[in-house]
Amino acid sequence: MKSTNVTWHESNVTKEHRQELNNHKSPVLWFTGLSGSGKSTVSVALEKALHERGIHSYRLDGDNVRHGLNKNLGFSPEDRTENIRRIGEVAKLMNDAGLVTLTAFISPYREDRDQVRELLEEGEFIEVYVKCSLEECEKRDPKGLYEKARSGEIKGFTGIDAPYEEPNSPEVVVETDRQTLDESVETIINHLVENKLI
Ligand SMILES: Nc1ncnc2c1ncn2[C@@H]1O[C@H](COP(=O)(O)OS(=O)(=O)O)[C@@H](OP(=O)(O)O)[C@H]1O
Ligand SMILES: Nc1ncnc2c1ncn2[C@@H]1O[C@H](COP(=O)(O)OP(=O)(O)O)[C@@H](O)[C@H]1O
Repeated sequence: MKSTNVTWHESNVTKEHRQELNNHKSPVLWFTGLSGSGKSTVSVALEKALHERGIHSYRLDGDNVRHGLNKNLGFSPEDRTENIRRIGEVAKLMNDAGLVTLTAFISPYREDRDQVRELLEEGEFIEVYVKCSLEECEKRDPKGLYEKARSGEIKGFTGIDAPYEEPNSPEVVVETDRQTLDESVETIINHLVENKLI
């Protein structure tokens, strides 16, 4: 920490008060997976399903993070780590604000994801592994990035010439090359209900 002489000022309204008002907990649903695995597609569909159930949620993804808060970061290992660290801190604020937070980032390093888990209370970090074979992601190639990575136009692309570390024990796994989108959404909702988070 660079800043010294900084003190925490407690609020009268706590996270628990906000959760009580909302009538649900405020877990962080941390989607992780290869580019094209379906993190955005599944999280967007889940966000809609939660909204329709009257659940207060917010989704963080590249559009509102890499174009804003993290626009000074690229894709080197150090920048990816810093990307995830900042997103983790934002997710923690949202957790304190009483929202169900959905994050959709590759987050390729296990250690970086575990650091975010450490920021939150036990049971609040829900790692959602969006599992899909590289072959299928490459076939989908929704943004044409795999083609560019294969031709060498993009260097250090996850899954091609940069690593992706699979979660060891994610809370939820959705297999988008085997399950339909609706099935993936249902799997996650069931987990939240069974764990009394919503
Ligand atoms: N080198 C490289 N590797 C991987 N991905 C790349 C790269 N360059 C650009 N992109 C595009 O950026 C999106 C990934 O950004 P993230 O913030 O999720 O990445 S990370 O978590 O910091 O690794 C990713 O989006 P998704 O396809 O939605 O995952 C890509 O569209
Ligand atoms: N069962 C499925 N679940 C999610 N996405 C799927 C599925 N089947 C095909 N897709 C397609 O795969 C692509 C996933 O892209 P996207 O959601 O942007 O992935 P990511 O955010 O992980 O990069 C989309 O074009 C989506 O329509």
